[in-house]
Amino acid sequence: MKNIILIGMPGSGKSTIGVVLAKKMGYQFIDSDIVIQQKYAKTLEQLIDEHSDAGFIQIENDVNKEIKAEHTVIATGGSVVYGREAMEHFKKTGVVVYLKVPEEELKKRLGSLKERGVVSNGKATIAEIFEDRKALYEQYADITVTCANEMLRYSVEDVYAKINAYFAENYVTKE
Ligand SMILES: Nc1ncnc2c1ncn2[C@@H]1O[C@H](COP(=O)(O)OP(=O)(O)OP(=O)(O)O)[C@@H](O)[C@H]1O
Ligand SMILES: O=C(O)C1=C[C@@H](O)[C@@H](O)[C@H](O)C1
Ligand SMILES: [Mg+2]
Repeated sequence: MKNIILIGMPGSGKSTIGVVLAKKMGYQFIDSDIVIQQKYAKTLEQLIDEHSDAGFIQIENDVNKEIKAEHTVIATGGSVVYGREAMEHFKKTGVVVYLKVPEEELKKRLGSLKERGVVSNGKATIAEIFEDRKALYEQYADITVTCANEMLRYSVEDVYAKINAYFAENYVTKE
């Protein structure tokens, strides 16, 4: 398997954990939110405002499905699971890891949803948004890691250990 793809709610730590994990694994790191921002020369918040939720989901799907990478940890955007083609591409090119964080912890981390720019699909609260996506995160995950409120270092170690166990079980090397 060539890549590790991190999925999960906004604030679950895909970007924060991803970069540290990549260094630990000797992998490259890509944050696909930043790839989108660079391509459109706009912030994610601007893109969501301009294109609405459905338009942003399409943009996110189109950018992610074209990512060509090897030996790379890819931190995706929280809404990437709405893009079927992007997720099929990731399932073919890597191991998908779902960072599962309890709702209460997400609320503490996220603060204002408006300022962060989230695809709400008409939902108002983190709980409702989570409910809307939960089944998709679970459906696409090869590995699920619960990351609660521990220090970042421990979350990275948990994710790393689960990936190694997965590689061992599936007779797949990291090369
Ligand atoms: N154990 C932990 N692991 C990861 N992040 C943590 C942890 N504890 C606290 N945090 C904080 O939670 C936030 C995680 O945000 P981050 O931007 O990494 O999430 P994300 O999943 O990439 O979100 P988005 O989908 O919006 O890109 C950061 O502010 C980080 O400092
Ligand atoms: O979970 C979400 O709805 C989002 C998360 C961010 O990573 C961005 O992809 C965007 O702001 C939408
Ligand atoms: Mg991120």
